[in-house]
Amino acid sequence: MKHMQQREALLVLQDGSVFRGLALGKIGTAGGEICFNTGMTGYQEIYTDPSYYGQVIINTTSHIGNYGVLQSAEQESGGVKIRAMVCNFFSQIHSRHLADGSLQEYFEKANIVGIHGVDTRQLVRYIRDKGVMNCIISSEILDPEILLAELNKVPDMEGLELSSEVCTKEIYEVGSEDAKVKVAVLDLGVKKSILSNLTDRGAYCKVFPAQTPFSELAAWNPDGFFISNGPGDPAAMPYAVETVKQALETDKPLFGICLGHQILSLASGISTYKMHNGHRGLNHPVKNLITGRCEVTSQNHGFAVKGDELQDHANVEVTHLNLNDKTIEGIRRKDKPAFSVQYHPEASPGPHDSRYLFDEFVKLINE
Ligand SMILES: NC(=O)CC[C@H](N)C(=O)O
Repeated sequence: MKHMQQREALLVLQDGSVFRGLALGKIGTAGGEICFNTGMTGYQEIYTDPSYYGQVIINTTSHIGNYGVLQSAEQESGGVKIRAMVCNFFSQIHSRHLADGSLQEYFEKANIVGIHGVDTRQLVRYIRDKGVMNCIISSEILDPEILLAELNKVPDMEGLELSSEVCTKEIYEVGSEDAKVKVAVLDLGVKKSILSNLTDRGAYCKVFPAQTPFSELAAWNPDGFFISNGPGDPAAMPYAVETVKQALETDKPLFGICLGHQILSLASGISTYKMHNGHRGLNHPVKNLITGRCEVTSQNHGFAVKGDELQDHANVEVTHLNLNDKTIEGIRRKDKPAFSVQYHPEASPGPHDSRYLFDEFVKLINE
């Protein structure tokens, strides 16, 4: 049995606060925007979700690593996308007979730096009150002053366009060619479980790189458009807004998730803003205003759509509302077959309350 490394590590926040702990993953230094996810399961899905690109994740669940990793089945993309990880207790020993490795080895191979032994309750309360900020973690430089100087080089998430860095470089197809429904997917950092939710419902998807001009998507003559999740600031993506505007002109069904929801909103004239703290977890209550039902949802976003601007747009209707803070969770166009949600209906490993949205999209296409 491999013994836990006891090497010291430091976490320094942008405002100069220092948290001390022990090293995990690769020995090194990494900086990014610090955010917390309250989900109790699905850590590998979080680490490989392209929407987390450039971010340092605090897992608030107290034990991480204990069920190891499963390379094939539990990755949302080809590899780890987070910049670094913070947790309370990190286990190098895993106990799941299906696992194909330990999280420690997985992070080492992916060059991911991390820190454990941190009181994540204290840290999260601190960030919750002060708001989102950048941070740096190191297990090689233990001088906070040097780290703070390094931290100044970490870019602000606001204004960053990151989809081009994580999306596919080549067009590819998923699903059966015999499928009746053809969906053009604009890959802004798409999660695998979104694609499988589409193909499971009989869609044949062609996945296009983020900056593909609309004419190329249209040339395939799809029956509908899907605008994916992804990292970065939606306001820094005029190219995607333009693609969605042109897709709306076709009057074909369009569905957007998370970043895709923010892009549909921008294409409909509604702006986005950076939240004091994002929503990241598996138990965010959302009310479907059409059915009156509550859904427990999986979420991961740091930007949101400006609710106060919606009243000026008669062609846009709010369909979903967050019951914790009343932020906008879903919209639909009244003049087009287009809708989107801020949260994650694919939600792997769950909850699955919102999967009906994929059914509705395919139904809209078939109609
Ligand atoms: N999961 C996502 O698509 C995230 C969207 C966007 N990057 C945000 O943080 O709000």
